[in-house]
Amino acid sequence: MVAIGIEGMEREQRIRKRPRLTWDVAPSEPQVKRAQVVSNEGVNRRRHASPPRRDDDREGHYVFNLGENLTPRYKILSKIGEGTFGRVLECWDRQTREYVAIKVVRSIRKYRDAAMIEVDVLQHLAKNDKGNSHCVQIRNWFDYRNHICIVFEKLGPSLFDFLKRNKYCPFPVDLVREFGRQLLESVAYMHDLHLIHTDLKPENILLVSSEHIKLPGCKKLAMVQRLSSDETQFRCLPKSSAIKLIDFGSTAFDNQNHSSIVSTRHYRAPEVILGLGWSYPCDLWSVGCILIELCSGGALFQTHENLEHLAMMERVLGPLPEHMVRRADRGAEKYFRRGSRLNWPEGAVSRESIRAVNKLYCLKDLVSQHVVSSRSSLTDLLQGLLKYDPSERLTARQALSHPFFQNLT
Ligand SMILES: Nc1ncnc2c1ncn2[C@@H]1O[C@H](COP(=O)(O)OP(=O)(O)OP(=O)(O)O)[C@@H](O)[C@H]1O
Repeated sequence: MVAIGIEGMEREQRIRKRPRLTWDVAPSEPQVKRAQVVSNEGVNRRRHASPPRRDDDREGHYVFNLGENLTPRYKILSKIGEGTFGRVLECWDRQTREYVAIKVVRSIRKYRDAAMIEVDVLQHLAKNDKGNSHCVQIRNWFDYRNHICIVFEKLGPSLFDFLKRNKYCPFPVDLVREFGRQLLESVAYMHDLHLIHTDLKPENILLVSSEHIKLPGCKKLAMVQRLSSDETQFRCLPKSSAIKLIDFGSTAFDNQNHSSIVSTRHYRAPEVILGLGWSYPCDLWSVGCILIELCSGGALFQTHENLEHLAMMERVLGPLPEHMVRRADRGAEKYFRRGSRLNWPEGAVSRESIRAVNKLYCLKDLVSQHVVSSRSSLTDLLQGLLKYDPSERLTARQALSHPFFQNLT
């Protein structure tokens, strides 16, 4: 979830109008089971009771202990994630007898509002899903002690968790191809439904299963750590390549007013930085950045600042088109001199910044450093995804038909 995009009246009305889900209403008990239910009632009520009400912490997070119940239906087993929005807890669902991931949102108005929009999007995605959307499934939602709780199917680690665990050793290109295809399918599915994710990044792509195998060796890692051949490094690979997209907290409906800044920095498209307005193509730019990261192990544009970010883009992809620079908004004008030339390196804030930009290679060389087979088709795909002009960028469906994805079984 990044900055909350849609604000004001429109959102309030959408939230208030939302009907409660039928699955959120306590199911009626079948008559025949009534006697037995009554006799076990006292024991179950005590065992499944919610803990006494406690204050939230200073940030509005729900305070809990492991092993407690979050409503009588869900037992809290562990904490699996934390973000600005709240916490994600692994829970046991006593009703469906499955493990679930519950996002317990902070009890602060703006996060509650954003969570309700996420619920809206998740329900819209679920309604149209024929089983192959590669988007996480919502199981339920409810409002508990002023915390919106969204119940999801439980998934495995994110692609970022996996890279990190492997000390940023890249994935093999055949696995990147599998991830890329599924990611593009999920994006195409969302775009068909007039939804723009706006926060695609490896942290928001989860493996469906946590199962993995351990393999010896990652050449890159051994080189970086200057290991001798008998100090073999192990790396993990997922047993299954199945992935799903999560975090629809920043997703925008195409026909809504858009906030000007979207996406996590490293995956942010040039039209967003230049203030030109954005739409579906901003997701495809992010996909391009993600694919390079999965093949190389590190984020392509490791920066926290606009001018440096644009300089990095020019280093990898060549000069920004004049027609985009000319239309840059007031905030972005200052990054350019004499009309269209980037104020670089003159405008750099430090020598380190200039060095960081100079360390980057052009796209073709960057891919060649990390990929052997499919090198040229991957470069060509990335050139299509990382087109500066959003109107020239590949769409998700066009990208899926690219030759890079054709040698799949
Ligand atoms: N269905 C799920 N199964 C397993 N883990 C999950 C699931 N959903 C979320 N998580 C974990 O919880 C973390 C946070 O979830 P999510 O990205 O939806 O929240 P967020 O508001 O975007 O957080 P952030 O502030 O980091 O962007 C994820 O990175 C992931 O590790």
